[in-house]
Amino acid sequence: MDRLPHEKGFHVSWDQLHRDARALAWRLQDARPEAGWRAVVAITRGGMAPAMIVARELDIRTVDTISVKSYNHQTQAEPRIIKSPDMEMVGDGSGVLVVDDLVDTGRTLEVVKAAMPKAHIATVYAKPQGRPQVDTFITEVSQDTWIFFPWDMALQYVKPYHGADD
Ligand SMILES: O=P(O)(O)OC[C@H]1O[C@H](OP(=O)(O)OP(=O)(O)O)[C@H](O)[C@@H]1O
Ligand SMILES: O=c1[nH]c(=O)c2nc[nH]c2[nH]1
Ligand SMILES: [Mg+2]
Repeated sequence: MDRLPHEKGFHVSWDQLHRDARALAWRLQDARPEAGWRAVVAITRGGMAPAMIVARELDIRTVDTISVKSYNHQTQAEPRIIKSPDMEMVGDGSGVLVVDDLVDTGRTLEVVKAAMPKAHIATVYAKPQGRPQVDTFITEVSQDTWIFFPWDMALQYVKPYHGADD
């Protein structure tokens, strides 16, 4: 599928991210296997903040990371694993929760799922193209939306409306 230009922006504050990651945790509690979740694997870097919140809510103490790099700013390149989790612990992924901030095209998750085929994949946000790769998510945004996370933003002055044309 051709990539759409990102015409819209969806700006997420820390507070909103915290609420949405908590909502994800509550949904994942209902989806847990009988023996509970064994571990959380965060997809770095964006998955680390949501993974910490999910692990805290669900009292999961085993937390590992997989590092997949696919974007330079808004330009996508071939995703590649830069760092794997402890595969002896993860196994085929059964009982393991993989957490990322979002799925866009789904190419990052394709790589992750190849490494851990039985893992449960959870993202906070999802775009339609990548949605089939995800087992649990909270909020869907359109494909032409770029999601801006709090770690990529800063508070700044905005001109008052009445002076906008001055
Ligand atoms: O579904 P996809 O089209 O593959 O895109 C989604 C991935 O892209 C971003 O990560 P990025 O590679 O930019 O790295 P980062 O998390 O370190 O910012 C985002 O955090 C997801 O991991
Ligand atoms: O910060 C981000 N926002 C996005 O919408 C996105 N899609 C892929 N990678 C992304 N990173
Ligand atoms: Mg990422």
